[in-house]
Amino acid sequence: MSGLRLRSVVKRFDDTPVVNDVSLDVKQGEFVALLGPSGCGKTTLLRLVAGFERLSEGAIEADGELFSDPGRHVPPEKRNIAIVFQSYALWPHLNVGENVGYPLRVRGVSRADRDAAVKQALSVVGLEQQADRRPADLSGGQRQRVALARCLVMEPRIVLLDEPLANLDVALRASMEETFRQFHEKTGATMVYVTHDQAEAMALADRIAVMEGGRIRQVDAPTALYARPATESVARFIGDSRVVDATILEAVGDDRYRVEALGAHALVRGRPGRQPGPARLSLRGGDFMPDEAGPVVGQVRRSVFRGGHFVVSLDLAASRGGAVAGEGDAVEVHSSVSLAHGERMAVSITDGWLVG
Ligand SMILES: Nc1ncnc2c1ncn2[C@@H]1O[C@H](COP(=O)(O)OP(=O)(O)OP(=O)(O)O)[C@@H](O)[C@H]1O
Repeated sequence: MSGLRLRSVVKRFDDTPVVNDVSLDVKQGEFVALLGPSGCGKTTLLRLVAGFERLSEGAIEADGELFSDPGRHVPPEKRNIAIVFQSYALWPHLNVGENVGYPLRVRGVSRADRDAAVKQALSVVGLEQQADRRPADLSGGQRQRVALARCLVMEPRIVLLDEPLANLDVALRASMEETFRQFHEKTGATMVYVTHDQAEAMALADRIAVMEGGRIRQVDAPTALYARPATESVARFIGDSRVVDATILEAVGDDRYRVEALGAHALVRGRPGRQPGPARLSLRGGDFMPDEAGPVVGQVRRSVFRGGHFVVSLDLAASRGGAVAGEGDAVEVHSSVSLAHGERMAVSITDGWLVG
């Protein structure tokens, strides 16, 4: 198959598996984000694909060519893979044009061809005017663009990006996201993008692979991942869900169920075929509606303005006996008005997703 294929990849350091039985197919031209908390093995997985690490078990193929298995290891320079790091890795003594042309110089490409390729790459990232400047004279975002342009001239079949926006401020990150999107459109390269920032992954990726403890827990399009997290941990990680105990009372359609949760009855979503009985329910702020006659009553801890709405942290301990897991006995509710600490608030549950 063309694209990238990981089959049951395991990487151990001192007998400890850091990447554990990871299988993933990335289609030719697809943009996949590896998303997960610090230490979950994302960077190690990327380094295995690049060829900087040897794998312990499994296999990695690209466009049908075997890159790695326990008996074979194609060196990084033979993989035609480009890597963009958060640290940019530019040569300080070379100007922008020379930095971008460097990989071509190493390959022995003629001066004229190099100049043409560099010009083209710089225009893609909007840096035509900066060709003669040194990296030290550029902003962080501009340096990252230089690194992208350098990657572009190599016409790689696969581009790996390791937290490329981690060093940039919020405003710059948004504009760089757009640059990455254009880069992807123009090159059609297969891209694997490592990040711990779910908003970034959601904005950019065709599909997101959520990693935890060295394993991939779920691979899905951003909207599907958000709407239907496969496990409690994915639910907590994506969109900051609260996961609470619930009882499925009955199915009321293929994927809708009447449940009891937080002492109230509600209609929620779940995978088809679930049977009545105990379950776990993932709830986000938007799944609650302020409702004076609502069955769930709590005490306001605080309300924070989030632009367009307030997020109210509602303590339910007073009204019932501690069924909220994890982050204390509170749920986050969206409200159009601010509420004071200690105020009473009633809500109803308008949606939710049955996990596990
Ligand atoms: N060369 C190594 N030798 C031993 N342990 C390593 C080595 N490289 C990584 N690890 C360990 O593997 C685990 C995963 O590291 P990795 O850098 O892949 O995680 P990550 O998800 O990319 O995290 P971060 O976002 O913090 O970089 C960590 O516990 C790390 O300490």
